[in-house]
Amino acid sequence: MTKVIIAGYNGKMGQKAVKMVQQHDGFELVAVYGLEEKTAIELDTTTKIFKSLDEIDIDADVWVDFTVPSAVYENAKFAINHGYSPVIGTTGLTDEQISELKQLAAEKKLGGLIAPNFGISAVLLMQFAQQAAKYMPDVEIIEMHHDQKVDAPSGTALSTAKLISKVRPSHEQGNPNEKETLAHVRGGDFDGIRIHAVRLPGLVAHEQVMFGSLGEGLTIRQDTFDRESFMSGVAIAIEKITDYHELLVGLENVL
Ligand SMILES: NC(=O)C1=CN([C@@H]2O[C@H](COP(=O)(O)OP(=O)(O)OC[C@H]3O[C@@H](n4cnc5c(N)ncnc54)[C@H](OP(=O)(O)O)[C@@H]3O)[C@@H](O)[C@H]2O)C=CC1
Ligand SMILES: O=C(O)C1=N[C@H](C(=O)O)C[C@H](O)C1
Repeated sequence: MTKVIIAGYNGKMGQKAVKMVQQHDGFELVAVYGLEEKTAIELDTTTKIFKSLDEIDIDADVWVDFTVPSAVYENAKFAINHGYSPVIGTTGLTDEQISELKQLAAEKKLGGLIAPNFGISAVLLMQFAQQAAKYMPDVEIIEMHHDQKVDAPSGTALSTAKLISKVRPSHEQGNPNEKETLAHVRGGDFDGIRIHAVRLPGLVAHEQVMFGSLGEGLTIRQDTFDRESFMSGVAIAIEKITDYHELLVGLENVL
């Protein structure tokens, strides 16, 4: 039985993760962590509720994190230092923070996973986009999310841009003399790749990667219609992560 702690259990993803862990025969939800006492979800009497990191001292194997970008680094460090394998869905970790966490996990010989996206459609989109960029290096990314999202660009869009940037031949894209007559209208710039973030009620999580070439175009798109779709990826990560002894980045590493 894998003993699981869920951080951010009251949130949109946290609530889904609680349900999934409760229903999974191989998992036991030993504790949840969140800032608010009140909860919309039903917890077993055996599940402990923690409201601050300092209180947490419980035997567990895996720490699942769906909190906020401002909390995730401290949470992940706490988890590794306490021997809980982190399975991190929360966005916002910087490259430096990820390097530090990798080093810490390696010192402790602890498995862990940071997954910008637990949905298979997004994992495939990132792989397909990376492949396409080798042949069609002119590319822009449009990510579209619900209007309660606190970070922009999305972790998935940033990961997509990083993957593309690793393989595409270095070149100038667009008109070097371009001038924005409305500030930021061309979106954010990651290594020459423009990222546009749309926030609207009714959306869940969606990404479109557009490639353009002489006389032709290619659009790769994924749509998350329901957060339930992330849960099979989270379950696989919890099942497998304790077999590893390093911190991995990307769900594809455990599929
Ligand atoms: N990797 C993936 O596949 C996915 C990743 N995400 C990411 O997961 C994160 C959470 O998303 P979502 O569930 O939509 O967000 P929500 O805002 O719905 O939930 C965030 C939760 O984090 C809790 N929280 C806030 N601050 C802290 C803190 N300091 N310590 C512990 N808990 C805290 C909040 O608790 P309280 O209610 O008590 O205030 C809230 O319940 C985001 O970064 C999002 O981008 C989202 C979907 C998929
Ligand atoms: O906040 C969200 O909702 C999501 N966050 C992740 C991200 O920033 O990429 C994953 C997915 O896009 C949903």
